[in-house]
Amino acid sequence: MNKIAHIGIAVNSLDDMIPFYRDALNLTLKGIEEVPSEQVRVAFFNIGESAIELLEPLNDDSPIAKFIAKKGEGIHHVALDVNDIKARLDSLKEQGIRLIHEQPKEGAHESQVAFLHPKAANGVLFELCQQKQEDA
Ligand SMILES: C[C@@H](C(=O)O)C(=O)SCCNC(=O)CCNC(=O)[C@H](O)C(C)(C)COP(=O)(O)OP(=O)(O)OC[C@H]1O[C@@H](n2cnc3c(N)ncnc32)[C@H](O)[C@@H]1OP(=O)(O)O
Ligand SMILES: [Co+2]
Repeated sequence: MNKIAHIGIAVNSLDDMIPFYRDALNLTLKGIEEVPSEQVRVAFFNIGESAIELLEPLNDDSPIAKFIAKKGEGIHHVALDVNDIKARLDSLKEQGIRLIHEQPKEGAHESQVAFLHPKAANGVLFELCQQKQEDA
């Protein structure tokens, strides 16, 4: 694991929350995009080598909609930057760690992502994240 790629924060509305992160915390807004595979719209803010990812649900089936309905808005996941996501997933699988995704899927900025089950880490949802080559 190289660094924290980002901290994911679930919000009801990006438009409502972007001003706090941009203007009050003075973070640089890197971009906004939809990630259809996860049914979310995300906003990324740079912070040092890492980022904060705000996640807004696109519909009621989104994992973020379900999370907010159960727990409310707030910290949703910690994403760890890795060089070889497939090797990492194989290694976790061999160790019997419970995974949500055994194969990577496409995340924001064309990254490859996969999630561990929160039960594997006593209630913390971890994402593995491999940046697209030229972004790394
Ligand atoms: C765009 C991309 C990117 O960065 O590039 C992203 O981040 S996409 C980010 C959004 N995508 C994802 O999160 C994909 C992975 N997530 C999922 O597959 C799901 O959300 C699960 C984590 C499996 C939860 O599924 P679901 O809500 O249907 O099940 P559930 O409510 O029964 O949850 C099972 C147990 O996990 C707990 N649980 C659920 N979400 C949690 C979270 N974020 N952190 C910690 N615990 C969590 C629940 O409280 C419950 O515990 P108890 O049984 O004790 O009550
Ligand atoms: Co994420």
